[in-house]
Amino acid sequence: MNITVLGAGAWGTAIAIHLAKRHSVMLWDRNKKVVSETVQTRQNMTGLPGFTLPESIILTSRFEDAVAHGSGSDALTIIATSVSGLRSVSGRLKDSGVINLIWLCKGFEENTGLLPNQVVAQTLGSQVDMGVLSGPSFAQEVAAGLPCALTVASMSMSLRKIVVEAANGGNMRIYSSDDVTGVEVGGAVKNILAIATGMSDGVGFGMNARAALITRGLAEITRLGVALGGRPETFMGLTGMGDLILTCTGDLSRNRRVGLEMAKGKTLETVIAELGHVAEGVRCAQTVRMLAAKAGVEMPITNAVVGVLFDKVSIKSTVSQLLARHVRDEADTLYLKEP
Ligand SMILES: NC(=O)c1ccc[n+]([C@@H]2O[C@H](COP(=O)([O-])OP(=O)(O)OC[C@H]3O[C@@H](n4cnc5c(N)ncnc54)[C@H](O)[C@@H]3O)[C@@H](O)[C@H]2O)c1
Ligand SMILES: O=P(O)(O)OC[C@H](O)CO
Repeated sequence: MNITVLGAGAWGTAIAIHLAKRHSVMLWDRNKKVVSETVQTRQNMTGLPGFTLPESIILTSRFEDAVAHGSGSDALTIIATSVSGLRSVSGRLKDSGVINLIWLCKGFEENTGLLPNQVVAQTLGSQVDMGVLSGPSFAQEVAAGLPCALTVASMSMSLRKIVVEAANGGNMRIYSSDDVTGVEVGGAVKNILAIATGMSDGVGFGMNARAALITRGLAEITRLGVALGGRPETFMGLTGMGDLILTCTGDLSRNRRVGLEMAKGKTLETVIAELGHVAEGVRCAQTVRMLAAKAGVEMPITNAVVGVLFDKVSIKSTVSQLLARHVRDEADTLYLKEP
């Protein structure tokens, strides 16, 4: 199969390495220097240093070439940019001949508060078969060929089949879902909880606190996701609980690292500057707080993260406030709006 990956960041490069084992892969990036360095060294020193790209991966900064490669009913195009690049990159695919399109980004669009599928619906309408590939997946582990399980979500059964055929195999297992909203909300909000867990671990609150944050974080994700139209069971799966556990506990997570570094007393600006990659949880935390308020869903951990990130609230005082909240029956808080 011809597959085009648009965006040679960490994840785009890793998925290209996986797919190139069985398919003809073209990897595009807007940054000509990244492309030419990667062509020369066969390593993406900016996006994913330390991993050799197979010779078969064709690198390009010519968008038209990449689109041509991923066009047609038997080809696949994958957008691997951050959420912030999704609108412009998908917009460039209008009337392009791309028929099968998925994206990998996890977050809500800043300013609009839209999920990725809503952004692509605005740019492309019903022109393409579209969906999202998500789940617990650190780029470095996928590039190293370690075992991994993901979920493709799409309303199109034929696209789900194409993505499974393309990506399932070797050490990667692909499940399918038609709950696009549920899958996208899980992938977006877990990033905020990973920041919370990084903060908690960073100040030394210990493993009991970490487990509580993950569990209560899953309740927050599920409440918001159900309010936005996702199905409760989706949040128990790979793109909900699975990705939440990975990102909250794995030190490869950039979102977790934001929390860990802020716990050392660094400012958010310093941490972001040092990161060198996108931390989607920082970008969408305020949006999620706003969406939750609008939907009448209580998200105390998310609100606490926003306070620490943007309002200079201290980590220790925000945890005291979380613990001092009124007590209630646990079962009442899992999927339903809290009173
Ligand atoms: N890194 C991972 O392990 C991983 C795993 C799963 C999902 N994701 C998600 O995938 C997305 C990308 O993550 P990443 O780790 O590759 O990020 P990254 O910071 O390494 O790379 C981001 C990429 O997006 C491109 N980009 C940004 N804005 C653009 C625009 N307007 N036009 C064209 N290109 C643009 C950049 O050039 C770069 O290639 C994020 O939403 C992330 O949450 C990452
Ligand atoms: O490094 P993070 O925190 O962006 O997380 C990467 C992936 O989303 C993990 O599945």
